[in-house]
Amino acid sequence: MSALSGKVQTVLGPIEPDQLGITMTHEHLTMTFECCYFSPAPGDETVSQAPIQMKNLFWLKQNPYSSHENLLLLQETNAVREELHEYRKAGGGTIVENTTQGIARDLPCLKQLAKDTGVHIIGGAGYYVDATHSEATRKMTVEKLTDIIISEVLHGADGTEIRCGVIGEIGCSWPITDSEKKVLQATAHAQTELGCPVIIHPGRNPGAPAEIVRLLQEAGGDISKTVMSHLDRTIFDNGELLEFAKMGSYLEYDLFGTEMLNYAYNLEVDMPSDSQRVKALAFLVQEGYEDNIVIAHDIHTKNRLTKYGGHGYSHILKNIVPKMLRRGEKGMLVVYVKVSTFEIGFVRRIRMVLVRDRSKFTRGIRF
Ligand SMILES: CCC(=O)NCCS(=O)(=O)O
Repeated sequence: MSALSGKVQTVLGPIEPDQLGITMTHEHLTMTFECCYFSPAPGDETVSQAPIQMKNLFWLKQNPYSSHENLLLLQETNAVREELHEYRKAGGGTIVENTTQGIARDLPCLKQLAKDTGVHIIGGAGYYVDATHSEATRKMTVEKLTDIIISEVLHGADGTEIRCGVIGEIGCSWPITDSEKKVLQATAHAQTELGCPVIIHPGRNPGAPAEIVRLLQEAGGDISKTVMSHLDRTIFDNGELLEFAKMGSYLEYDLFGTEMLNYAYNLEVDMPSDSQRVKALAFLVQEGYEDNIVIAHDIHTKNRLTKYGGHGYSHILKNIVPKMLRRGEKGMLVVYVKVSTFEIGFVRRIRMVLVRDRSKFTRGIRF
C-alpha cells in the first residue's frame, strides 16, 4: 500500500483529510489563458487593448477572453494572496489548483501562497487542451506520458520537488484530438498506478463528458474518482444530465460567478446565472446525486478577482451558500458544504450536500 494512501498531498506535503476544511475543487491561483484569446467583435478593438479600468469592467465581464491583459492571472499574485486570506476568514480551508502543463503552472508560487496564507493548496498533474501541447508532447507515447504524470505526483513537477496531488485539469477539445486521447489514456493508466483522483475539462458539446468517460473506462480509469468539470456550460438538458450522472463521475458546477450574455467559445450556449446553477444542483439532489456534486468558481481571468470588481474566491461561501440556506428556510433545499473521506491525494468525497431534512443538520455549514 502506498505511503500516501488515505492522505491528501498538498504542495507543502501530505496532510490528513480532516485537516482540509471547506474545499473548492476547481480554481486557478496563477496561470495564463493566452491560448484561448478570442478576437474582439468589430468596433471593440480599442477597449479590448485598453488596460483594465473601471469603465471597461462590464465589457470585460461580457468579453473576458478578448483582452490579452485579462488573461494574465499570473501577474496578480499579490491580489490572489490577499484573496486567500479573505477565503480563510470566510471559512475556506483548501483549494484544488487545476493549472496543468500548457497554461503556465507555477508550483513554487503555489507553495509560497500556501505558506503565506495557511490555505491548503493541491497542485494538478498532466496536460491542458491540445492547443497548448508542445510538439514534443504530441510525439510522446502513452507510456511516456504516463511516466511523466506519475512522476509529477510522486517526485515533483516542472523541475521542482513540489508534488501534485491530483491529475488535472486534463484538457479536452471537441472533437477530442488524437493527442488529447493519448493524454486521457495516460491519465487512466497513471490513476490505476496511483489510486488518485482525476479532474477533466471537457470540450464544449453536450456529448463530450460521456465520450471522455468512455475513453477513460476503456483505458482502465476509475470513474468513481473522476471529476467532470464545467457541466454548467456543457449539459443543459435534464434528461442528458441524468444519463451522464448515471456514469458515476463527480459532477462539477464550477463556474459560479460567471454570468455573460454571449459565451464566445460556443454561441449556442446560454451561460447560466448563479440562480440557475443552484436550481440545476437542486435537480441533481432531487434525483439522488447529492454525494456526487462538487462546486467551485474556476477563476482563470483577472476580472473575476475582487481587485477588479469581481466576485473573488469567497463568492460561494459568502453569497451562494447563504442563498441556498435561505431557500432551505422556506422549506426548499438546505445546503451543506461538507468534506468527508479522502484517499491518496484526493478528495474522494469533497462534496456539497443538499438535503431536504433540515433537522439532521442544525448548525448550518459544518464539516
Ligand atoms: C483554464 C481554465 C478553464 O479551462 N476554464 C474553463 C473555461 S470555459 O471552457 O468554461 O469557458
